[in-house]
Amino acid sequence: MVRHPLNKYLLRNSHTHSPSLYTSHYSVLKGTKSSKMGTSNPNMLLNYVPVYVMLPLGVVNVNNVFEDSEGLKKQLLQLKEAGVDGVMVDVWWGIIELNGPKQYDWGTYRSLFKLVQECGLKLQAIMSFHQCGGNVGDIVNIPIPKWVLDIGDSDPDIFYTNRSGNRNIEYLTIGVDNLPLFHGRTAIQIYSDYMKSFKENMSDFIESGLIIDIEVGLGPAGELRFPSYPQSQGWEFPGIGEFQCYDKYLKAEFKAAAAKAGHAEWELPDDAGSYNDVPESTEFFKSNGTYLTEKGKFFLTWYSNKLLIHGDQILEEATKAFQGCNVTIAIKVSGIHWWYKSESHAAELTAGYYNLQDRDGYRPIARMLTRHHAILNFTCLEMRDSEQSSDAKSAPQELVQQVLSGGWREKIEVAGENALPRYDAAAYNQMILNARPNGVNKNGPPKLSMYGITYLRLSDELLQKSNFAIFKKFVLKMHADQDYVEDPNQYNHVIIPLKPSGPKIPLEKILEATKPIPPFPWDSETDMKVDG
Ligand SMILES: OC[C@H]1O[C@H](O[C@H]2[C@H](O)[C@@H](O)[C@@H](O[C@H]3[C@H](O)[C@@H](O)[C@@H](O[C@H]4[C@H](O)[C@@H](O)[C@@H](O[C@H]5[C@H](O)[C@@H](O)[C@@H](O[C@H]6[C@H](O)[C@@H](O)[C@@H](O[C@H]7[C@H](O)[C@@H](O)[C@@H](O)O[C@@H]7CO)O[C@@H]6CO)O[C@@H]5CO)O[C@@H]4CO)O[C@@H]3CO)O[C@@H]2CO)[C@H](O)[C@@H](O)[C@@H]1O
Repeated sequence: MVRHPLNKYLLRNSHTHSPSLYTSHYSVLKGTKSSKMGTSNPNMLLNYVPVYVMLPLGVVNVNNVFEDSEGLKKQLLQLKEAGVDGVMVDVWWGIIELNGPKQYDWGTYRSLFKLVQECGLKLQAIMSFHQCGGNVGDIVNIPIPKWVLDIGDSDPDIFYTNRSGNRNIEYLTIGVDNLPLFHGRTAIQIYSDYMKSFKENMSDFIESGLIIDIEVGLGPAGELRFPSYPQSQGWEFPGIGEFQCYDKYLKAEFKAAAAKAGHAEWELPDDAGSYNDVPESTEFFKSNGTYLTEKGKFFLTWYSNKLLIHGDQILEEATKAFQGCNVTIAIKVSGIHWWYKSESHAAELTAGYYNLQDRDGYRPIARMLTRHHAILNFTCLEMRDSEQSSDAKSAPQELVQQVLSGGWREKIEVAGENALPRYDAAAYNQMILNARPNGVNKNGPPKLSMYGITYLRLSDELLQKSNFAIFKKFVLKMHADQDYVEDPNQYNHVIIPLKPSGPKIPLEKILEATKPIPPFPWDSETDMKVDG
């Protein structure tokens, strides 16, 4: 079925659909509301995809100081002038809850948000329960709170661990999600309390429409994944990465699951190689390797299910915290495009995306999101296969097509980001293509369209004259050649108060979405090109 945004809206909200909502939405479609900034062709407005820009990682520094508000103001005003819809910012756990359990300090972030509001931009806030540092582009270091790291001194198994025993202090292992090891609280309770405190302390910014989106951090770099490819441990592109489930808590969970399945003798993999291996050099990932055996499949199912359960639990807490607020909830999924064209998809498997030719590893994530009314935010939108070296058997275009299609099949919204900073027309055109894979529709909404794109990231390099000139064209093309529109209703984003999560979806039902379905067709290039 080809989706129409009106259908999309009705489907998404079918359980609460009321005639008044329908009426207001219909009047939007008929173009009876007018834009504050002027413009526009109401039909073309239905093709508008908003653009956000990520703020620098250390905009609030590790000491909870907003160092250069004047400098940032100038930059934000430039973004505003370029027609950008809003900005995304990390709200670091390691800064806010630095001083001790539940001792939140929101003051500096309030000053930052006030500035964003004064500059007329909207805000996407990331609940960043991870460390900054150790991943591509991490130019500052912001650890998780010291009182949590201190617990790790006596119990290092609270951190993800690889087979050689290296700990990764970027994010707490999923193994402690439900263990009260943190001054009586579990990891999930910590995340939940943090989101509730954010909501209480930022309610005026939510009510005024400044904060429109909450990106719920679910792992390293804020993404729902295992830290399988840490540069801090010597991983280099395009290494296959390593499984990260050798802390004592996950190990015990695996042993219990194996015993329950009648295989008490099964252990975690010991033949999956190391970070910079290629698939064929390992027993696990080589052609007809362990990954295809009963034991290998059991492990991979268990490992990837851990992510689904982790995301499901935290999102339930997120909808409790933000219930009734006019915000969307989103999660990030990493774009692991290397080895996508190899049989075993090794790099995706070590990250926890159990994705093979005959098994979709992403649509189950999308299905899990349905009950939370959440958006799937996917990365590497800018990349083209032709830009990748053939050694990496990389296929970012097919990967993006698969993941976005999976989201649309599950009738959720999908958003996206670029993975690496790019300033060239080819990258922008690829992003625009992914935003509207079948182009614009002059008579109404496009067949397919993304909910929004966040550009990584604000920097002096982006604002440099020629780079910024082309970026402005990108924004205009994403807006389908329409002027900036302040009211999202006008481009078909009907923001309604967030509802609590729906009833639990049994895991078996979620896993039915592993059945591959052909992706939606994509045009070969965008019809709204930015020229170089
Ligand atoms: O604030 C929000 C969060 O922001 C950060 O997380 C985001 C992260 O930064 C994003 O990358 C993205 O996360 C994923 C991404 O989806 C995955 O695809 C993957 O990224 C891998 C990438 O796809 C692979 O291709 C590969 O990248 C290597 C690349 O292919 C090589 O060419 C080379 O890159 C060079 C680059 O060529 C070179 O020009 C230079 O780039 C610098 C640039 O010139 C300069 O102007 C400056 O702006 O900085 C640039 C550095 O970024 O250096 C590059 C690096 O040497 O090497 C690349 C790395 O080997 O591997 C990538 C994985 O490493 O994985 C990403 C991480 O999971 O979305 C994240 C979420 O928004 C923060 O980390 C978070 O804490 C924040 O919350």
